Amino acid sequence: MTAEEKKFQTETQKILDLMINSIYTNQEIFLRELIANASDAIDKVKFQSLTESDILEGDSDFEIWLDVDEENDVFTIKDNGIGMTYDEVVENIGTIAQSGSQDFLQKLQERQAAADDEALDLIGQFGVGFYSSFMVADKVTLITRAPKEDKGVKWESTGDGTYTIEEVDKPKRGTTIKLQLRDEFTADGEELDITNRRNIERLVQKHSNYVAYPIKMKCYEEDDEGEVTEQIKTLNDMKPLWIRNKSDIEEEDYNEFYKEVFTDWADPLEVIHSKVEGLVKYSTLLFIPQQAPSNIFSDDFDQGLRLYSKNNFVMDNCSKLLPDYLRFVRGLVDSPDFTLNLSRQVLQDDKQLKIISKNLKKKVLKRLKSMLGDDREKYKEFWNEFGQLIKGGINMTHGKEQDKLVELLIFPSSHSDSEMTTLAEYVERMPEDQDVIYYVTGEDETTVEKLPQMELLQEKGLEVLYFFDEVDEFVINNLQEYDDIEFKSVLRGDLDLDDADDDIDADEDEVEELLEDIKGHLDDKVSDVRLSKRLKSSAVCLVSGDVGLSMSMEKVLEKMDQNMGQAQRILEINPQHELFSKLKEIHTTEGNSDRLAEYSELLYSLASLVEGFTPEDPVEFSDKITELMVEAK
Ligand SMILES: Nc1ncnc2c1ncn2[C@@H]1O[C@H](COP(=O)(O)OP(=O)(O)OP(=O)(O)O)[C@@H](O)[C@H]1O
Repeated sequence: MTAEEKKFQTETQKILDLMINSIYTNQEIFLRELIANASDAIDKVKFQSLTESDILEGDSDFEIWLDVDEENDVFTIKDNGIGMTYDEVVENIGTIAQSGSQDFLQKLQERQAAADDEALDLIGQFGVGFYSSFMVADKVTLITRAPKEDKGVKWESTGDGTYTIEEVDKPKRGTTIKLQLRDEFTADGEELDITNRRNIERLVQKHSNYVAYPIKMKCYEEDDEGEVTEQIKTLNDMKPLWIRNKSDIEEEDYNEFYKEVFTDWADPLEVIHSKVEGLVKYSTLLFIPQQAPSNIFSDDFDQGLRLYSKNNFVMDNCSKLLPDYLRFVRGLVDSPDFTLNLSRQVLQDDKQLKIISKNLKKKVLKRLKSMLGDDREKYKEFWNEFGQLIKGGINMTHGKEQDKLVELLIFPSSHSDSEMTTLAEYVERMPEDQDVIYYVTGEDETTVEKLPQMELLQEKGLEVLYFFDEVDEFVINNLQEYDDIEFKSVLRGDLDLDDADDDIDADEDEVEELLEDIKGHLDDKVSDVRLSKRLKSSAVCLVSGDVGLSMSMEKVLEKMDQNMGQAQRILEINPQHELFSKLKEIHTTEGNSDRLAEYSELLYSLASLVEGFTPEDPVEFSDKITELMVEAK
């Protein structure tokens, strides 16, 4: 049979013309496309051999071979997959039936109509399988034989509108594709030198490292004496850990894989590996690192998972798969439903991707929840690194998602020096008559435990959550309540601890007048001056109003250069304290005197100091204290 010349379909020719004449980016993907086809073809023959054992014809070492002929500038890829019959070659290679190519053409036409300069960059997003060979080759020759066929088929084209096809002898099953490389892609050319074996090796590692069959090539190593030895190298890792059964994988395997693929020096804190066979089919291998990268909060952080389609790399940093607050999760998803040429635009509204994304989120949150329940130490490690992101997530979500995140919160509290508590645990410990969740904001344990405002709660043995992280109060503000129980800052408003209302040893009217006069002196600083129900041994304290900004929020916002105004300040005076008796004495004997004015200022400055604010005029403050000390002699 002589070679028959056939014409390409018009659509196919359009693609070929583009490959040959217009596309100048991403040419290297041709190799990924050809390897993926070879790997698919091996999948097919392997699968078919399960029911028809004789189709393997004794050739069952599945391999993909690459080779370069440096002299003649020819690149070859060979597989022992399913091959193609004559009719299949005509059908598969001469026409454009594949969805990827059709989408590509359609998008291309739309963009060309819109005179979009980026029209040609589409190739990077779509690739178009076999045809991408024409980006790097002047002539493509494909020789193939299907199992049990007597003859093989040779297909050849220079991409100029026609191809030839003829029967040939081919003893071995499978497909060989030879690319006569364009000059640009040879050692003398300007572009990537495809005759260079190291370049090939690099491309395989970049795009096809986890293809399940060995990709082999002859390589030549030169030793120090200049002696060259030939060796056959397997270029890919072939360790798609995620498709192996969990029971066959050791912890060490996961650790090594994670460190190598996601370039971390430390083992992962947690590994989540699962296979889903349902409406959507996918395997996923996710890792929670031990340490947050330093740029995790910055824009240049490469967030997102890797996508593979049947072990072929599709895309890196796909951020659509997990919500922003889980940006610390590294890993990959492999689904046969992803096409190799999945573009970021297509991803936007890919239904399957949405289902996968929902599942992954659930999976990660569920794992964190069980870590919290089963291994608190480990969870604390996680929390120290990534707790802030979960808190941020609470501020960004609502409804059920927010409820799930709230269950992940842990705080230090007055209950234990070393253990942190969840909100649920706090609520469980609450005495029956306690109807709010108390919290206090501050620097650290030592500071908050010494706060005057904590005295009464300490005395009553009421548990207080410690908020040392600046965002904590914002999170609680956002939540308002947990399990229908409100949060109550120890540093805000009234504490409403009924029996704290001890008798005040003074005439009510006189006390009221005294407080009014002090308030008059501090008119521009505080909204109220009142007797404290929370102080036990300290003389004064400042608290914020029940609503609006708190003083700690004010500090945070100020640090962020966001001036949202001042928190409302209320000066509380301890009626049991000697200082209060002294104030009363001054007021009774001197009335609203200058001394009372001076004392009022001092009280305010003292209370501010405890809150971590510097007195408005530190020099004047220190002068007055010195004066008082001298008088005390
Ligand atoms: N090495 C091969 N062995 C057997 N069949 C092949 C081989 N390469 C290509 N084919 C056949 O040719 C068809 C067209 O291949 P092509 O790479 O153009 O598109 P595809 O792989 O089907 O789709 P896409 O690349 O868009 O995912 C394949 O579906 C397959 O049937």
